Amino acid sequence: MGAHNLTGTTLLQNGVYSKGTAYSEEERAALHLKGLLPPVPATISMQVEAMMEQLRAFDTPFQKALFLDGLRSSNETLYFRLLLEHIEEVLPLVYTPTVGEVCQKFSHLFRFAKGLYLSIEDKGHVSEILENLPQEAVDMIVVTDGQRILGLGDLGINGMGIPVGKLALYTACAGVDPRRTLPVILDVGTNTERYLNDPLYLGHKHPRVSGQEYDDFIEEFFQSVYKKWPKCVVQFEDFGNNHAFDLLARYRSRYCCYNDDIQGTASIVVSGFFSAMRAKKSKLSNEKILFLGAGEAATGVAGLIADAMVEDGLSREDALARLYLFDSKGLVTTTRGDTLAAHKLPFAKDIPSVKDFEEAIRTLRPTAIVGLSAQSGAFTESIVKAMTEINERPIVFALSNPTSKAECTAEQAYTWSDGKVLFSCGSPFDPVTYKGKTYVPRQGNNSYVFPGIGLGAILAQCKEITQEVFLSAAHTCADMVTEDDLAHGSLYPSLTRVREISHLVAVNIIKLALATGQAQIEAPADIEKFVTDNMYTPDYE
Ligand SMILES: O=C([O-])CC(=O)C(=O)O
Ligand SMILES: [Mg+2]
Repeated sequence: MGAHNLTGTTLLQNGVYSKGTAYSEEERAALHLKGLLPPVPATISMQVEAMMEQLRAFDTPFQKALFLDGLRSSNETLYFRLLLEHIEEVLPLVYTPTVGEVCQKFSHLFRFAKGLYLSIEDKGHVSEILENLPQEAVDMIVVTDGQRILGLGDLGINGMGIPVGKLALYTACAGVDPRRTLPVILDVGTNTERYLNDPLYLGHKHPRVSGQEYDDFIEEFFQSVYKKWPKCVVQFEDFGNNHAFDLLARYRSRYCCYNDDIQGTASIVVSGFFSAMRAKKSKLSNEKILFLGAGEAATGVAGLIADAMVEDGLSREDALARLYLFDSKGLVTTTRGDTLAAHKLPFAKDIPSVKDFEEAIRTLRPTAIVGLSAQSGAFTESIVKAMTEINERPIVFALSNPTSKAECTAEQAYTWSDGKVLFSCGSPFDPVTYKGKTYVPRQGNNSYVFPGIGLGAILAQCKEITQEVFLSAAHTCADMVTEDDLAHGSLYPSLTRVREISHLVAVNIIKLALATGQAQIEAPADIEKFVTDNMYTPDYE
């Protein structure tokens, strides 16, 4: 990639190739750029410095996100350079939590076309539409139908911000070539009144289509995509519970695909548990975990924890017995008299149900509570205190997203537990100083793992992405947590190391894929170098 024969204004207006003010005298002469730019050529470092100055002049994260969107459209290389060099500051602007607000207002702020919009009205024409895309080759697709965007619910086509944001992370965190990525929104309608009544909403205004028509549309999407790009990797993102599990089951062994909300989130939360075990000097098989929430994330995490407990020596039955779900109707049991969705069944217990979460804590005496419920403030002071009475080091993960949906804040968790909690969160929180000690809560966010998983799967040309891949990534990430991180209460490594983490996640996945016969490549002589050589870095060519 990179070859182009653009010159003059056409080149400067092409955000994929433009270097903006960074063209040298010689390049300006050769490319007919003389007179079209301020006279003194800038370096990319000067450009980053200037753009960071502008970025910091905006008051709100939302304004900053809009500025970054414009920057990306004018100079993609610079955008990724800035993202990479200032990852802790910029990631929350292009991804969670700010991406939530960007999605909610997406139709009102749309300026720069990016990615693929497919409507159910286009059924029968998907292959033709793919021909309109500028990408010749695509390695990585993130697709959503916008039904369950973060913890915000059905945003219809406004959910497009999520595939765009996730793919920016594939590039920034793992070096997946941005020109070979494709964000996709499937417009099957929306059930959100606000958008159906919004004159500026840019999706089709009808209720969500489901059933056979929906399934046929998804099938056509997969067949068209894999006919054009047989080796690409597809990530499902933010589908509703009513489709996510079925789609994963239907496609996971046919194509190289996975669901980030079920499997990516599971991987990073299990990684946090591995670190918590180091901090507690205990074993996962001793934990008893109560989940608030029973959707994709909660049951995905519970399933992978069961796998990790089995790895730790427990039988599957004993592992499942230690994992409890609590949904909108209370503790998930076989005695409630309702019909449980298939994904909840393995965790349903044959005991009386309890309707109150705190009562469930007092009855079950869990060692850990994991919030994946999108219920802001659900972990109250009395709940955190109850966990602290029962446990010397209570584990409290408040993972709902964005920040407005968090079950509790970092400050609340440290204060209410008198500094004893082992905490992680779904959106970033600032360090907390409590009784003279500073705690650095880190985000149990799938961005530590999914970029490297995607990169590994692309490079190994995996036939499918197996469950072991997610356990492997969980171990890789946990192994990078230092004693110093643990001493500050961090269960994850610093985000500034995310390129290194993604690199190692990818290396280990390629090794696993080669060992299990999932890889469709010859074993590279030096896998670490193979991965390094295939990571995109934002430099001008
Ligand atoms: O995007 C994130 O930060 C995590 C995620 O997948 C979700 O909340 O759906
Ligand atoms: Mg998601």
